Amino acid sequence: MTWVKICGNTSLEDAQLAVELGADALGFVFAESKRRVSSAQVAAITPHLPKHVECVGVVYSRDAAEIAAIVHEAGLTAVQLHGGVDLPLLHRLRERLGDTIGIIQTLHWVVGTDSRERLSAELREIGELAKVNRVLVDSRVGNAGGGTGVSFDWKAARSVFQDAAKTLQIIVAGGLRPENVGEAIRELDPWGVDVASGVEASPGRKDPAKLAAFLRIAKAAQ
Ligand SMILES: O=C(O)c1ccccc1NCC(=O)[C@H](O)[C@H](O)COP(=O)(O)O
Repeated sequence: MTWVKICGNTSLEDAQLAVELGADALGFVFAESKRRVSSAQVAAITPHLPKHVECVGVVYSRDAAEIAAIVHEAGLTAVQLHGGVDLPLLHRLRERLGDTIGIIQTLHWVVGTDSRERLSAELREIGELAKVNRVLVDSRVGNAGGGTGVSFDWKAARSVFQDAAKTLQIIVAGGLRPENVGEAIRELDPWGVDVASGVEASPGRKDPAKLAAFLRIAKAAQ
């Protein structure tokens, strides 16, 4: 069954609803965003969530000490790195966080371009390094690399996802909504899917009906 992360949470109410509806992971954005939260805000949410739910902090920082502090203060179980591939940072983070905290590396498909060659090379590099076992492929639109609400060319990306899936757990993100998540899963056969704006009523607040539909469809799709 496809792993589902609901990202951009800012309240306990939304986080608990996503969990009740079957989310495997919740994302909290510490990077510059309309959905940005502080460690203190997230620390007021994570203790109330069941232990099986992953709490993922989306960070832009390249400072391992700063990232580790966010993980501990906010009570996170994983970090999602959004600031580009930085191999020394991955080594330093593994040393600081140990094996119990997950590391998800974000890579990008630049919307409107053919990103196959670059993305394949980045996925090979990450796979060989073996410090990260999960990679999230998101849309880049201009300077925005997250929360864009724009999907990328899944047909063009299909072979890249197939090759990478031999060594990595690949998560697809970018412009997913209840209306298209089934198609994304059928097209790319990803290990997981991730959504922020596609299940929102307004930036940072979830729409219960969209959330329920997204989780139902993503969990049923093959
Ligand atoms: O969601 C944001 O606002 C955001 C801003 C800056 C960096 C990352 C961000 N989100 C990270 C995620 O994992 C989102 O779920 C992902 O980008 C998908 O967003 P959307 O296209 O809105 O579903």
